[in-house]
Amino acid sequence: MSHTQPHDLVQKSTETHPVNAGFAQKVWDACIEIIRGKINNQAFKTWFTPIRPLHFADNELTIEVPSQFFYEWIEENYSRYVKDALKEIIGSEGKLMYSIVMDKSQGHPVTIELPQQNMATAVTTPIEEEEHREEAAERERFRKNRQKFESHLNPKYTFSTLIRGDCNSLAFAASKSVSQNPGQNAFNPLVIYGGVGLGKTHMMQAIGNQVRENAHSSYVLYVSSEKFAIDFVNAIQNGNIQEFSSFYRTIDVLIIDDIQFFAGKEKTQEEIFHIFNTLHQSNKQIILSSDRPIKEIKGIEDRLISRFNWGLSVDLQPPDYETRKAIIQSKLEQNGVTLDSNIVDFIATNVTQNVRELEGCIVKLLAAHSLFNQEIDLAFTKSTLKDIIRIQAKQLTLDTIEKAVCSYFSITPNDLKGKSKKKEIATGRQIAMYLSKELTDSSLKTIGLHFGGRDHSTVIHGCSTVSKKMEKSMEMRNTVEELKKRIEIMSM
Ligand SMILES: Nc1ncnc2c1ncn2[C@@H]1O[C@H](COP(=O)(O)OP(=O)(O)OP(=O)(O)O)[C@@H](O)[C@H]1O
Repeated sequence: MSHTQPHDLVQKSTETHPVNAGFAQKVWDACIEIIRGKINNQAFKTWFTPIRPLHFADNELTIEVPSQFFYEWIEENYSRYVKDALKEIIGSEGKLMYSIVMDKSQGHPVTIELPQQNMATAVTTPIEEEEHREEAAERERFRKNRQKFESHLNPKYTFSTLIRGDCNSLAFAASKSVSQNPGQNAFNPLVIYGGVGLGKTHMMQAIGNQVRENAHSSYVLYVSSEKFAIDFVNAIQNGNIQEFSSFYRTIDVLIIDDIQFFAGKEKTQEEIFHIFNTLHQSNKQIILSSDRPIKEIKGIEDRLISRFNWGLSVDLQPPDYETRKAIIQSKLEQNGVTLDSNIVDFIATNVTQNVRELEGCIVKLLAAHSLFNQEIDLAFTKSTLKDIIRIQAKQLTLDTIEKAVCSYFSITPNDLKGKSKKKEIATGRQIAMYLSKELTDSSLKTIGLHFGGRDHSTVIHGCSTVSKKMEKSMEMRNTVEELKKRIEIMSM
């Protein structure tokens, strides 16, 4: 990706009028190009596309945001990215001002202007004891934050914000144990693996944050494999390899995310091998994550694989329904929002494989609520989330589910509704009931009647059998996912 060079822009700013909407647009375009590469697409679209650059003067860029909520959200969650981008484009003297639209009903929008918080100039206060204490506390907070930033740990990723369920209980317990006794336990390295968006980064960083909380002086470093590999190549090119190697050998807790990216990178693997040996021998803790079990990563040297297997490998599974609900509730609480249980149920039922996507739904819903100033009910939820949740429960009929299941298992509707206990027929029947419950509003009684005049307890049993099998078996999860896709297409 090529960014506008900072110097190009600064030069133009002195040549043209300083207050210049066109120039503000250019600065902002360059900033959002940088931000776009750092945050997920959904969040980018939700929070950055509605922003309008207004003007640029005296190194200060003013952007218009559509509401107070928007301003707070960006400050809370993305301020660091905006600040870094501005620094890259304008230089360290660059400042940001928000123009917040408070009321649009007056013909022309009523706005207030606020500076970006962590760029605001310090206020001079009278020298009184109380204020001295406050300043000292502020400095201490800053020092802690700075250390955390250097560790590249997100302070929000803690154990208290990580919901525990059957899907992650072993990993959770192991991570807690490591965080209490880093380097002095049998779980070294601790390897956490699992699919996309299931909480690997959150869990690893929760260990790091906990270690930092218990022992401020511990040096914890979180690094992605990609960054490690890039820094390593740069160190070789710049003749700093000695410094690079020594730096990594000083770390107390080294957290490396997504080690599958080391595949095929022989030199990087060699460096990791030596760092690993030094840290492990000095009882320093190593924590790794991967999108698959270590033994399934191709292109990593055997001697490294064997070391990665010295400690404990734990997996993360997609969360079950109850855990999904608990995660949604917790994210809502963090945002100080409550929603009706039917809305939580709707999201938990339809977003099943990825916690990041669950979060995306909440963020989008709250953003739309703030933008349109409309009450969040089920209809609003469905229409707002239609890009993410494409199955519209009410459009689906039990006949559609019946057809999809029969065709998938190559059985007839009579088989499905009959009494046969043959494996694929009984499984197909239970999956059909499960999908009917999950994807439609039909009652248990209606579902039972449709699939061969069975009573509601048979439907409950069928649904819970499928849920349990899905938790244990990848094959069952794939079958249900594939059927959902087919049903979605059939009901379009
Ligand atoms: N059990 C959980 N409780 C609360 N939040 C969770 C949980 N699992 C995941 N999350 C949230 O989901 C989002 C995605 O998690 P995270 O980035 O840790 O996933 P990941 O497995 O590292 O993903 P990737 O494979 O893309 O690197 C994060 O915001 C995280 O806080």
